[in-house]
Amino acid sequence: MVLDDLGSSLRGTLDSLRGKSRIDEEDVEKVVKEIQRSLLQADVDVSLVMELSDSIKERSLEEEPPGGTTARDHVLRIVYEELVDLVGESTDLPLEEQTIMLAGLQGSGKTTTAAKMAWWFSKKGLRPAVIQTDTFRPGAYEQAKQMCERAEVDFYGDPDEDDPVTIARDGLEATADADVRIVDTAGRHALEADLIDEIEEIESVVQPDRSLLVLDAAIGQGAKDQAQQFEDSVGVSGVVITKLDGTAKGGGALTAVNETDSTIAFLGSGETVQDIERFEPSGFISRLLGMGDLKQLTERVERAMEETGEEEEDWDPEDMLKGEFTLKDMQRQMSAMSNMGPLDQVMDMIPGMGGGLMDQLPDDAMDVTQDRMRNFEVVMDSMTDEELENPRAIGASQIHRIATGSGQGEETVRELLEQHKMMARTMKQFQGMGDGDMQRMMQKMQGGGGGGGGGMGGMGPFGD
Ligand SMILES: Nc1nc2c(ncn2[C@@H]2O[C@H](COP(=O)(O)OP(=O)(O)OP(=O)(O)O)[C@@H](O)[C@H]2O)c(=O)[nH]1
Repeated sequence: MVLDDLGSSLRGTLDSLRGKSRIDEEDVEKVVKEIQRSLLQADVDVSLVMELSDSIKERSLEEEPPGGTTARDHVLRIVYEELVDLVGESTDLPLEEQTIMLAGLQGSGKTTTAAKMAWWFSKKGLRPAVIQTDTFRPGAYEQAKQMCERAEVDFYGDPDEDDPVTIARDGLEATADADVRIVDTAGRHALEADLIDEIEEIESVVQPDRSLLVLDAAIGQGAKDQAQQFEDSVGVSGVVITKLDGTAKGGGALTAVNETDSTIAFLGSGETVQDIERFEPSGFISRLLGMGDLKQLTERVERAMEETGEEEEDWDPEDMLKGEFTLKDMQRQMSAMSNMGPLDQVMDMIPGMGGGLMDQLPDDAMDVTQDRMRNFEVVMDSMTDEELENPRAIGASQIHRIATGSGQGEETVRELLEQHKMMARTMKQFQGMGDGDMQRMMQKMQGGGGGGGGGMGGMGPFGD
């Protein structure tokens, strides 16, 4: 994965800044060295690395951290912003009718990417079709056809025709019903003149709205020239980096993107049609730095809330931050959480939960937590509205009644009340917290507050 070890090495260095309120040159030097080492190892161009480290250095020392920000958070924010800047925006790709042409060297992953992208567009509700014009590689037709069948998308190819331009022309006609047409082209070992001629001819017939350059993550410094040549011949609107699941470092591809002023459209990370994700710079870097993908998490929560059918006006998430966190809030959060998908994936996106913390939990920790959540939900269903609004007033006789009504032991009811107390306390501490504090707190909660609640306590604050 691109810059794979940047996150862990950098976190270690940043952690040494804990407790410091001001940062000196020596501190910045240490952080910058770590970043340089990771980027160079990942094949990112030297001059680009230098440029990036200079601006991190300059900004860290010159910019005044906003009041209350720790040195660590100040540097982390600058590193994050500079890295987001380095990888650039995601390629503009509106969900509308369009024709996309894929170009790239042999084996870079064009055919696989064509089917993956078609699958991706179909999941967005559009009707895609793949047109296979690769007559150079004997297996290309069959491979594309099979992958499109697996992706359940339309496919056009003609194994009996050997002129790619004719196939492209016929393919456009045959797929007139499709919303998004993805034209796969042939690759060659190197950028030979005939590849360039052929792709220019196809381009003039297809007149694509976008041309995406497919680059293998393993490509090193050569990516720069390649991108430049494709840019000169057909224009590159965006790049797809493939094979990020392998050991490849991807820095070459990143350099190519930067040098040619293009952007990244998709990332490929496997051989099946679902192994594709839209490139999203802030999420990508957040994950890289182990900060959790906050944006993705927020979207999931929003979607889950919609599915739960909550009346937004009845419930103000701000109240939770004011410390008025009731069992009703907790119930809402749990119900939203259970709509969000596998718990361990959700946890991975929470800041402070990534970066190996999850790996330290016993294998079944997540299952236990999910079971506990279900039990808690049953218990809450047996409570009155009053009890949910004011759990502190619940006494022994009510605990007995709720336990009997829900078929759960009194112990579970007590655990739930403990858990709620802990979450309510947490909520109070939340205002004005920096990343570092948050991470420490999450770690503490993972340590088992609230009667072995596992991750439960950690979820609360992020349910809004
Ligand atoms: N692990 C992994 N393998 C991939 C990925 N994308 C493509 N591949 C594999 O890489 C090989 C080449 O991919 P193709 O899609 O055939 O490449 P191509 O660019 O169409 O090749 P040509 O038609 O010869 O130009 C195949 O074995 C794919 O299964 C990826 O993201 N991860």
